[in-house]
Amino acid sequence: MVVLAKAELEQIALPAAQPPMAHVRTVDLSAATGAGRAAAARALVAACEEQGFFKVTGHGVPQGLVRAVETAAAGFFALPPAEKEASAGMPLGYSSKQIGTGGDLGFIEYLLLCLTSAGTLPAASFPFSALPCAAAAAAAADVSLSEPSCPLRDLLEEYAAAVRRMACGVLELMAEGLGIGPVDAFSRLVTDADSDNMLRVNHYPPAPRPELQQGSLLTGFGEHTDPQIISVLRSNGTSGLEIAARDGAWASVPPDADSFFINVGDTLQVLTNGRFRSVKHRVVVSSERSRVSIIFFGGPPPGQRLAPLPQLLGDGGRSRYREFTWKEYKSSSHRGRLVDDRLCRFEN
Ligand SMILES: O=C(O)CCC(=O)C(=O)O
Ligand SMILES: [Fe+2]
Repeated sequence: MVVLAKAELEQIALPAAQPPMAHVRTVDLSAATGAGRAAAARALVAACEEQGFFKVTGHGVPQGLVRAVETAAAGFFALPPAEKEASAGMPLGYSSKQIGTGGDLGFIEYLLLCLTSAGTLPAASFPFSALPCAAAAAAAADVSLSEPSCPLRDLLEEYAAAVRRMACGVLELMAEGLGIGPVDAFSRLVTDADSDNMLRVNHYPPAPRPELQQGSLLTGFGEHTDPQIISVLRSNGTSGLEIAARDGAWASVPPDADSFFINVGDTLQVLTNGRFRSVKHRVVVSSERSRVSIIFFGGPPPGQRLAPLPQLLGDGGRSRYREFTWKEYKSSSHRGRLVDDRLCRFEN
């Protein structure tokens, strides 16, 4: 349950609107081999240039794993508030309604976890000693909670490792499609031992009845771009995700529980000197069904210097962005509001 005071609900209310359905390009990764590889790479580059957003099928992440993670996550969010709060560890762990530290509110509760480059959850970043699955198992076995065995944790690790592998394949295809080398020019940034990869599990409860009846909608996750290189998102097939076109018009992303949606993040926009577009997106809560989404964020190591790749500077050789480190960018984005244009501070 997400409890917001009346004034908070008013703050996140959105005028009822029915944006058109977005046309989202689909890339079948299973066809990205042999003769089909160049065509898949081209399709993917076109999608990153046009929208900064596309979906992938034939991704190789087992459906059984995806469903199991989703069920375990839904089980976690169904727990009594006090049990979930025990997993809070700002900024990591469980949170509800507050997104970031800039004062943004949403009709949401979530888990935010950091990952190692291999997709595992380092103990220090996983404030889950109080997770009921762990507590119940420990109580039954009469053992200490220092090494809890937690099905949700195990599933999230397996999921993150599979999705990171897929994200790397996508990043390699992007490099190929752009005709740049080495082929791991982008992917190595998320496979480094110090890569700043994260996983977020979002739960948007059904919109409260009075809001639905009065025809108003609620902000689930306010408009923003993702700061990292790449985000890989899936949801339980509930609508709510919207993307903005270049002219600012919102379009609703048709839900698809079997595919993964890929967002270009700010850092990839920088690396490609603005050729790829970091897509503005948001989640609107308008449904009587709850939405569970899981997002893998592929980010570079904190000390990584980021600037447009020389091969992508074009004929004029002009770099649109000055060099900065990921640590610098991340701390500048933590200070502001979700909606802020963070990249403009780094433009030349
Ligand atoms: O929950 C969603 O579907 C999207 C959330 C999002 O954009 C994010 O966590 O960065
Ligand atoms: Fe996002």
